[in-house]
Amino acid sequence: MIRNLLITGMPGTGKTTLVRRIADGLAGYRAVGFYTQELREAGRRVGFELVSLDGRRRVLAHTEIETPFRVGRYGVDVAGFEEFLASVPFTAGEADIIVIDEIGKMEWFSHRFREIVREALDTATPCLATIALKGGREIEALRLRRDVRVVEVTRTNRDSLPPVLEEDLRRMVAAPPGSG
Ligand SMILES: Nc1ncnc2c1ncn2[C@@H]1O[C@H](COP(=O)(O)OP(=O)(O)OP(=O)(O)O)[C@@H](O)[C@H]1O
Repeated sequence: MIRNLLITGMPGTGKTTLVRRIADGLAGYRAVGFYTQELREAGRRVGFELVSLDGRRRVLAHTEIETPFRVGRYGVDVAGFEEFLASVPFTAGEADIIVIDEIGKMEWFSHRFREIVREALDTATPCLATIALKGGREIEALRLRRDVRVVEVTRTNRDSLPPVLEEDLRRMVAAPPGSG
């Protein structure tokens, strides 16, 4: 049974915005997780920041972070990411929906993150996640799981998707584990 929604799409097509809109639309549900947004200085992108659904922020990657963990121009603070992850109650069993934005190359450096993603997809709690279009073999394998539905966001469909995907998630939350 499909219990997870994976949003994919070209860079900058609106994946994060879509996840935030869906999370806002599902305000009556208990959602745990995080999204990722750009950090800009003087109009130029300098990194990425994690924002938990309860409003805490932490830098994930920055042009000025010196580390062997690099994606493009950005150094990824893997230890900081894992500290941030430890503060998010992914597995406390009290959430209706788990939100993970995003599953991409930067995040995949973290062994703990990989475990969290697999647990989130395995558990009966529906997961709404974004996933990189090109992220390597392991990330691509996640799209082939039988318990996920992959939705590609484009500039054309991005405004019509929120109500449709909200309804899908409502149905997933309502379906008891083991049904279907
Ligand atoms: N539905 C929309 N209507 C108008 N602008 C949008 C919409 N969705 C996203 N945008 C704008 O497009 C830009 C990229 O959006 P967003 O960060 O959500 O994309 P993304 O796919 O998550 O990007 P990335 O690939 O960097 O993770 C932002 O400036 C955002 O405000």
